[in-house]
Amino acid sequence: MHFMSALRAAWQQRDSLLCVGLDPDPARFPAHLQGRPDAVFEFCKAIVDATADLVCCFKPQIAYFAAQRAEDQLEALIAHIHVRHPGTPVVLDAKRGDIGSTAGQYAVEAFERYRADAITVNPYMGRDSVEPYLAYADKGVILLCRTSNPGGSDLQFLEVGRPGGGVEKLYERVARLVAEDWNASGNCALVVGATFPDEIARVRALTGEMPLLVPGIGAQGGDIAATVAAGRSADGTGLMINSSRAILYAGADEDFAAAARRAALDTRDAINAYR
Ligand SMILES: O=c1ccn([C@@H]2O[C@H](COP(=O)(O)O)[C@@H](O)[C@H]2O)c(=O)[nH]1
Repeated sequence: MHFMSALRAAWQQRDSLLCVGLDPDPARFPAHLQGRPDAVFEFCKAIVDATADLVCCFKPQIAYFAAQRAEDQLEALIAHIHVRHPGTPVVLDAKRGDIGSTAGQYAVEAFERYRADAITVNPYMGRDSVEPYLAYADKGVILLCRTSNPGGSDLQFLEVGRPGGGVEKLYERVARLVAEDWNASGNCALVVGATFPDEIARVRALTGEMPLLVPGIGAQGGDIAATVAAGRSADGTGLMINSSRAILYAGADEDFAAAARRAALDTRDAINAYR
């Protein structure tokens, strides 16, 4: 199924804009999983099974798996999501960016090896560096636009000349470029941090109904009410609002998955209160 169709169906059927981020850090695993060779898979599987009915998508962050030499466990986890929770889109957070020939390999890795439904991509090497991902027309290509970290302003807030006159911020140029040019197959989305609600509103204004992946609530302190008000689309959807650590590590004991479910439920409901 096309990523965008699956996402729209998940928004409606699960009544949720929540994306649970899968950032497995063994140092924070409960004691009974410590030292197990399959701990990364078992931890994430328990979180996925406890929260799948509450989310519009899952977002595994590839660095957490690669750092543990657990890429095989990432493959198994995504396969598990597809089999046990069909219709739940998986966004591989990899923030790839390279010349076209290498980008083609990254696209194969994301969509054919891991079988992700969407990938995050860094747009700053330009169109040809993104085309290998765009060529998978049924997959989502989610471009960094206004990231949630404070240092995002170093470059993304620079003023650049606007074709035809005037100036705009670099993140605005990215938003317009993606909405007006790169999204010919309708498979693009943008990353905009919950820590910057004014910029979420600006990106929403520039991109119409384009889905936005919004990290930064929970551990990074972004405001849910402001995020939803700024970013929802006309029908009250349009957002994948990510929370990782605040949900994954809501509990530290053997019942960690139940604690994660309670945290996910509270977060989903807090989001829905402002839709
Ligand atoms: O601008 C961005 C882009 C990506 N991220 C990723 O989202 C999660 C956030 O984790 P929390 O624990 O909810 O803070 C993490 O995987 C980041 O790599 C982001 O935070 N900001």
